[in-house]
Amino acid sequence: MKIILVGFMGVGKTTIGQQLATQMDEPFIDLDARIAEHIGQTTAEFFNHAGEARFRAVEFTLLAEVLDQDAFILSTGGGVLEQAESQALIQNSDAHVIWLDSTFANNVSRLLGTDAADRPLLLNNNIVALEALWHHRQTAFAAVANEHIVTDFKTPAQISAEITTKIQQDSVLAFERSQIDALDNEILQALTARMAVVNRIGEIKAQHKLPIVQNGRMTTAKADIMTRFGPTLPAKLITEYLQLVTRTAIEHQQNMPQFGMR
Ligand SMILES: Nc1ncnc2c1ncn2[C@@H]1O[C@H](COP(=O)(O)OP(=O)(O)OP(=O)(O)O)[C@@H](O)[C@H]1O
Ligand SMILES: O=C(O)C1=C[C@@H](O)[C@@H](O)[C@H](O)C1
Ligand SMILES: [Mg+2]
Repeated sequence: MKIILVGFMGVGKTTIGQQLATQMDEPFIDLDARIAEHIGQTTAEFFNHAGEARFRAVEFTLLAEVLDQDAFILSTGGGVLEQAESQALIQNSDAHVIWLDSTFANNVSRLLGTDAADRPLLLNNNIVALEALWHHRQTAFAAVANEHIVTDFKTPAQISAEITTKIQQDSVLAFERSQIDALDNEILQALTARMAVVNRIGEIKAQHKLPIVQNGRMTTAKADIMTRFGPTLPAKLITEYLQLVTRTAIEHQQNMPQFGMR
């Protein structure tokens, strides 16, 4: 299982990530904790002393390492999408990207129950700046997420259960979509074979100086197809399909060099 939790600082990514990992028996990784371990100081110390740009560079490198793993429940830091390269990594990964969201007010009230020293952006910004940052980041979270989970007034257990249900729905959908892709492939292969036949018919018509359009044949073919597929397909689909393939065939034959010479 590959899950990436994104969302504003304090929304509950670490709490929910830990819970999901225990329930699913998958490895839990907290990106902030991994950064702290890598640099040997707290993320807040590093962020304040080295600056945000260096923090984001380390965050990007460690994010790339995690996303290379076969399985993970990853809780990211609230600003992980600030760096375009990190955003692209998350957007292009095959993990379920889940956006944990809440109103700004509820987010702040959760933050108030935590140690502000762990969150430099909380110490370095007043509430107006923090709200502007929250609005700015909503757009980025929406852009990368496959699932949007509203966490207001829900317990961590309820949120984890909601995520598990959505992921199960996603995998059923993914299976059905793969069936659709396989059928589209078969249909297009059949159309490719059909075009080859159209080409051979064009050669015969050119050789025997027969007209390209033969209305009688088209009417009979349509009636026959309607009888066979009318019960299972909408009439509009059959009509439009026949119009499209017939027009394509006629245009193809009209453009054949053998007809140009006549
Ligand atoms: N659903 C919830 N309801 C109430 N409180 C919650 C909920 N989820 C998390 N919390 C509390 O909110 C605080 C922040 O949670 P957490 O550390 O998991 O957030 P985070 O998204 O990982 O933050 P950061 O981006 O700073 O790493 C914690 O005190 C946690 O216990
Ligand atoms: O919102 C942010 O930009 C941050 C959130 C924390 O999780 C840490 O990743 C760091 O303090 C930056
Ligand atoms: Mg966290």
